[in-house]
Amino acid sequence: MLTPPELLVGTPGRYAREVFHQRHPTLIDRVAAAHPYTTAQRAALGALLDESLTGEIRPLPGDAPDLADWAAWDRGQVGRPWADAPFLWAESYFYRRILDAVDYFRPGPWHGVDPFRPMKDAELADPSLDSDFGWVASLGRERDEADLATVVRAAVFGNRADISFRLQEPAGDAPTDELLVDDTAWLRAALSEPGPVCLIADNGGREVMADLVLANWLLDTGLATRVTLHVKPAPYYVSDATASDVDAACARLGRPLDARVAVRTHSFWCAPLAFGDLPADLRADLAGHRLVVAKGDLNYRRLVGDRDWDPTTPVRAAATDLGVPVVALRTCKSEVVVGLDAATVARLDAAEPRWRVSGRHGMAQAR
Ligand SMILES: O=P(O)(O)OC[C@@]1(O)O[C@H](CO)[C@@H](O)[C@@H]1O
Repeated sequence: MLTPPELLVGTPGRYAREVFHQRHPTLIDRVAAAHPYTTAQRAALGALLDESLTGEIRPLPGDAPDLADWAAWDRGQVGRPWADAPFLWAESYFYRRILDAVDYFRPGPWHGVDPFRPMKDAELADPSLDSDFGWVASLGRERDEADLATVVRAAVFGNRADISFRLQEPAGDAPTDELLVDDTAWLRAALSEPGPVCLIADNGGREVMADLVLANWLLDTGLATRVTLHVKPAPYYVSDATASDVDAACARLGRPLDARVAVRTHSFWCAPLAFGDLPADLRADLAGHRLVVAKGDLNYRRLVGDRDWDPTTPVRAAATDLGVPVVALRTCKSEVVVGLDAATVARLDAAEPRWRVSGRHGMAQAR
């Protein structure tokens, strides 16, 4: 089978171009308004947006602490037009450059100040979270299949709560109840002998709250002996969870982090690369688990490759073999999807032109 080409930023009519040309201007406005930034910081944000819409990719400053990482991850992109860059590469670099524009890594008053913090805090302050998570109190400690289905679906549809995504897509579109692929039974079978579970988190707030509910349930029922929760080392894609976002989510849920949950991070989680490029130490870490749960749309893109896949491509032909069973829990928020049958694709294409990107549809897809 021929591997399809990578999705590129500038291809007319494709989603990646919408993200850069429609979502990013709104995003930059929101970031500029989020904190009392200096004139220089606001100018740097504006210059980054202009550069990304029409220009060539400029390097990080010479004092960037992660210069060596980005030299290794460059893949020949710096210096080329943004429009020609792979979507996956360019988005990660765009978020890294936002951190540069707001002096996130520079010693001084803005060092370590999360540019997305006010947006994240607003989400956690939403009173509807109380009723939306009310069902958690009724979860039992028995290995009940209905409870498993509930916690898995909550983790899937929690992935709609992605602030960068909601900058572009209308919030009103109700999710479907349907999972386009539902490998919940496979997930259960993967834990027929309990073992350690690795959960690669995506967004903080509502999504990581649902992930913690899933983790707690797996621990409470004894299906998981321990859980490793991988989060981002720095602010990324607006709402991606960092360690402090996990603390905030635990507080919002009113349940402290279980002693059997270890929160970990790795520089690779903010790298512009797919899972095929996982560094050896992280690959070994993941392989030490009985099951890996990869949350969210970006991790899905990284798992199967951010390519122009025919949606009927078998999962195993596309997804990277991590040497351990993997289940991806995501809502469809980008053009990348594999493992569907032709009838489902035809039905969705006819009914909803934006089904791949609208976030209405979810999947729990195993490799
Ligand atoms: O990984 P997540 O948070 O589920 O989604 C990331 C996302 O918002 O970013 C990409 C475009 O910016 C899309 O693939 C997707 O909609």
